[in-house]
Amino acid sequence: MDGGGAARAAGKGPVRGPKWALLGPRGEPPGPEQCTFLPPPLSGAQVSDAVPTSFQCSCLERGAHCDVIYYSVAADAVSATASGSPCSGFLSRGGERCQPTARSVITTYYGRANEKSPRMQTARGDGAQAQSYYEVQTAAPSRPFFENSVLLIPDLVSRAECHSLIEVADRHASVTSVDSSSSFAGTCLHRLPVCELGLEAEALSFNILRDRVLHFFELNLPEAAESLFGQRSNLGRLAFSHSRAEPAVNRYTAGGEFSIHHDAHSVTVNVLLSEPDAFLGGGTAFWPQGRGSSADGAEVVLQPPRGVGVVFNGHVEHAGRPVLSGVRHVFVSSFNLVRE
Ligand SMILES: O=C(O)CCC(=O)C(=O)O
Ligand SMILES: [Fe+2]
Repeated sequence: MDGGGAARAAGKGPVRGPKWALLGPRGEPPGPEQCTFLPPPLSGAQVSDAVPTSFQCSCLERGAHCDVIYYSVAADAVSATASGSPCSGFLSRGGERCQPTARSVITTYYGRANEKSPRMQTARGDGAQAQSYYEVQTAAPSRPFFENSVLLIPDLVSRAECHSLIEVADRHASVTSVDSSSSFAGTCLHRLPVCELGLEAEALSFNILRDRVLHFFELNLPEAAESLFGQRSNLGRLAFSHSRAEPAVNRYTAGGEFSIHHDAHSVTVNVLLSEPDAFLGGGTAFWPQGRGSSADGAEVVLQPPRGVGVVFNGHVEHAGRPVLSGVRHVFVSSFNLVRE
């Protein structure tokens, strides 16, 4: 199945969050009653250009409409979803085939309806050990990792690990105050450096970065590793250099956001730690590279599920979108690697 499509019907009233809908076998859009479809596991699926649109949606409150993104996926991905059988294309860290626990891996949509849509696709490195991951091309032209490219690594951090970081961050947040002198801080964003969260959190953070993220580069993006760090293997022998107060857990309460910036390091890794029902709002907005800050407002907002590693280069402008309610926890780290 290829080719995306979209249908438009009038929508009035408040716009609800984006939904995904599968196109039918001939590319036809589903009826409004189907707009509550969750995305299927996307492994092996080529997601076509999706055109965000909105239509009156009977499943939501009267007077509201939701943004629907229609997309088509490879037929085998649909049948894998329907039968509940494990989908192909993902390997566990132990090397076995598995279904990504991050069910949808990504919800992506444009903040504005008529922008050219992003391309999202599964990617796979060349090596025998390569892991599957996703790439969101935020604009054209794009080059994996280096230009208009955000990589998504499913299951980078386990549920139990997310919970342990949240727990220690919450405990720490309750006895420390927000540093309102720092440039990013409002009272609704508490940035908790991992080095203040205890040895266990520090060890976990180091493990995520060295044994998972650097390993990911070695397996999947050896050329990027070489160009960034001067070598394509043994990256774990180099030392991390972070900006002050990173790695950290960002803890956003209602109204909390992180304004547009770039991280100015070789690599950034962000991981949502919170459960899906822990907050409303949030997400990370990305702007195309090299076009001047927010000039055209053509942002892509990613709302990946808990545990997915969101990886991008240090020139990419991005922002943490406001949390509307609840608490959103994100593990954040940007780093260079240096020889000791
Ligand atoms: O909260 C987010 O989604 C982004 C956070 C961020 O960009 C940062 O901490 O540098
Ligand atoms: Fe950032």
